[in-house]
Formats: sequence, C-alpha cells, structure tokens
Amino acid sequence: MLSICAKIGYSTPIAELELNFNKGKIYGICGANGAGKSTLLRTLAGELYPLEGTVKIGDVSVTDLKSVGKIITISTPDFYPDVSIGEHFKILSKTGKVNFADSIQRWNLEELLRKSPNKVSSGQQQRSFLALQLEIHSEVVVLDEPERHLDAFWIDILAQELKKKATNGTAVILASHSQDILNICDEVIHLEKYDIAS
Ligand SMILES: Nc1ncnc2c1ncn2[C@@H]1O[C@H](COP(=O)(O)OP(=O)(O)OP(=O)(O)O)[C@@H](O)[C@H]1O
Repeated sequence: MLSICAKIGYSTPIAELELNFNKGKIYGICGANGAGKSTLLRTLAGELYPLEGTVKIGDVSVTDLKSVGKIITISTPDFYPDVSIGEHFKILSKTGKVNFADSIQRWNLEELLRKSPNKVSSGQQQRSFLALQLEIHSEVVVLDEPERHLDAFWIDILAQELKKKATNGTAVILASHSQDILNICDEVIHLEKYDIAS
C-alpha cells in the first residue's frame, strides 16, 4: 500500500531503503539518536523528498495532490496558543466531521478542556494531541515518538489505541525509543548508521 524505494537524507544520504507497509499492520522504526527515524517518517509522509527514488501510496507518489489526506503525521504537539483544548476539539469536529466524545473520555480529558494548551503539563498536552489526531481517519498514520512525555499508564493506553487503529485498517508507522511500544509492532525496522561509501 505505502512503499519506499529510495535513498533518504537531507543533503547526504542517511539510509537506503526498500520497504512496503500494509494496511492493518503496525510498523516500528528504532535506532540510535540521529540514525534517521524522523527523516524516514518525514519522507514517507511526503514532507521531505528522497535524495533518489520514490515513495508511493498505491501507484501514486506521496507528494502528488491525489495523496493529500491519505497520510496523517503525528509529531510534536501543535496547538493554537490562545484557544482552549476544548475549542480545538470543537473546531476539528466541525471541519473534520469527527465526534470526539469517546476519545475525550478514553484519554480522560474532561478536566483539561477549559484550559489553554500552554497551561497544562507536557504529558497532558501529548494526550490531548493524540486524542485529537488519532481520531481522524486516514489510510496511513505516521507517528514520531508518540510516547513522549507519557507515563507508563498512558503508554499502555496509547498501545491499545494504536492496535485499534490498525484493526480498523490503517497502516500505523511509528518511530519509538519505548520497548513497550515497539513490542506491539508487527514488524520492527532497525536503522543503523549509514556507510556513505556503500
Ligand atoms: N532539518 C535538518 N537539516 C539537515 N540535517 C538534519 C535535519 N534534521 C536532522 N538532520 C540530520 O539528519 C540525521 C538524522 O536525523 P533524524 O532527526 O532523522 O534522527 P532520529 O533517528 O529521528 O534521531 P532522534 O532519535 O534523536 O530523534 C542526523 O544526522 C541529523 O543531524
């Protein structure tokens, strides 16, 4: 469904990959700091062009207009500073036609809805962001360290949510340093330091 056959990197290559990602599966990407996990995710999502080669969803390049909306990227939490967390849910429920009631309950966000995103903890921000983004339908979801700032209880909830997403037919691709999250993956890709001479 999503495929990459490419050399990736910014100006110099950091990996050369040939991979396929199928719907209904969870793929983990692991490796040391700087190994290229975020670069791979950004290339898969069409935010970064490969140095050589292609990234396709079906037969269409991920950078083609036809691919818009098929892939969602969940990375650093991003909120409007003067808009309450609850208003973010309201705005997205109108524009994306999504009902967030269950998601707000599952992520235990009722008490945070009136607050500004700048006045809650990093873990609370992350929970709110995941509750918003994971509820939106897409064929592929790409997550960069989704466990960031979460305690063990919420990492477990995150694992359940990702499994549910995959069961519903989404291809889930994540980069993580958490063994608890990597354990739920159907396949784990280890990125090693790339030998430029190769
Ligand atoms: N915006 C950028 N411009 C140029 N080079 C970059 C940029 N972002 C990252 N790099 C370089 O690309 C390489 C891979 O970085 P990347 O962020 O993909 O690593 P990572 O595996 O996600 O690391 P971490 O575990 O620290 O998040 C690093 O050597 C880094 O210095």
